[in-house]
Amino acid sequence: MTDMFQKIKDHEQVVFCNDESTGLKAIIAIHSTRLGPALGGCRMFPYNSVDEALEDVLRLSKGMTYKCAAADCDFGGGKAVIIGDPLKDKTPELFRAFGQFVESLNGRFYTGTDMGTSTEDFVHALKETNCIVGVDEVYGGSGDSSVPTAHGVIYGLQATNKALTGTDDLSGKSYAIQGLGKVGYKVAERLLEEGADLFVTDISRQAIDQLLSKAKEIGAGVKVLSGNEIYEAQADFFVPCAMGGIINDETIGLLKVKAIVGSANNQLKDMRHGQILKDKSILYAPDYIVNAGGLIQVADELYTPNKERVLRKTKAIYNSLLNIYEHAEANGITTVEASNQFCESRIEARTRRNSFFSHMKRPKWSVRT
Ligand SMILES: NC(=O)c1ccc[n+]([C@@H]2O[C@H](COP(=O)([O-])OP(=O)(O)OC[C@H]3O[C@@H](n4cnc5c(N)ncnc54)[C@H](O)[C@@H]3O)[C@@H](O)[C@H]2O)c1
Repeated sequence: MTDMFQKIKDHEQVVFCNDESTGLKAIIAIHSTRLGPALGGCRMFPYNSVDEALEDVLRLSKGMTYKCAAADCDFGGGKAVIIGDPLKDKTPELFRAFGQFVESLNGRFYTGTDMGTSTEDFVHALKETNCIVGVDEVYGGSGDSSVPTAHGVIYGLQATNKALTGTDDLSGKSYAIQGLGKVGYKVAERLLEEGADLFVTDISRQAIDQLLSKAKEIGAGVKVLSGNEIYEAQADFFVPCAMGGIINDETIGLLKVKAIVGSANNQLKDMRHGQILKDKSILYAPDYIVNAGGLIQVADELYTPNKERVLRKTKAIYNSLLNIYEHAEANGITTVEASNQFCESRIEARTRRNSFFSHMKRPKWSVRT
């Protein structure tokens, strides 16, 4: 039999949630509450096995610990996965049952949407627990998180420009954007307004057409590329805003850019690709630093939503990145190693200040009275 404790040795708590009446099968993984209660989205996916789901939730929840630490949020890392087909298996009752399991953790875990789940799903969960973030404004949430995420990408591009050229001016440079969805479109629009040259690709013709008509409106130039052509674009920056794993053995040799800065999660297929980028003198902005705007918004929501405050906090991405570039350069390490080290030392330093339950919605002692 698999030694389960060996498998989850990095994690504080893993909860298997089973509700026969609704068919809910979910796993909640709390990687760390050293900085505060665990925060992380809930993914719904038709995993082939429980092992596959467990692997995913363990990996994702650990990533959230680093992301929260980097974004200076007083939260730890967690994540949930629901085993099921988002197109067939969703019911309001299933999300209410999920909400009850979240509630049973008594404030140790906050969650919301991720791949395969929508804000509407969490309106059902919200009836069972307050530990839900990121629902629409009409339900008291902070709404679309892609706005601060796109701002974060722009700050990331400015910081990287600064590191490469001494100025954070985005104009007069070229950017190859993969994905013109909620985040990518906003980034493209801002870059066009700044006077940048764009190469773009998207599998959706509608997304491309929308950007082309925007470009026409302001008289800017956009070159549309198909599929893999985006990796070979003669641009200054590659801006991945679609799927993860796109920096891999097949694509890395094609890149001609000076830097990579984008919102996509888990851009590097493997840690060693960070070293290959360094060897090729391509500056890589660690994804979880650049795309933290959405996390900053949902974490901030618990103080009551305020868009302006979120944008101010998101601005910190600029300095965080410059510090990481400096630390990587000074120590001859990759930017991913530098960023991981930065997060680990922040967790170490903060752990001595935050008590284990300091951010729980109900302090432990009140349960006993
Ligand atoms: N939305 C947020 O707040 C947020 C926060 C953090 C990270 N991210 C990450 O940023 C990325 C984009 O998020 P989003 O919210 O804009 O998603 P989205 O679904 O709105 O947009 C993704 C876009 O990529 C396109 N696309 C999909 N496959 C493609 C391919 N093979 N080639 C080219 N284009 C492709 C889609 O057609 C779509 O237009 C995702 O990786 C997401 O996980 C988003």
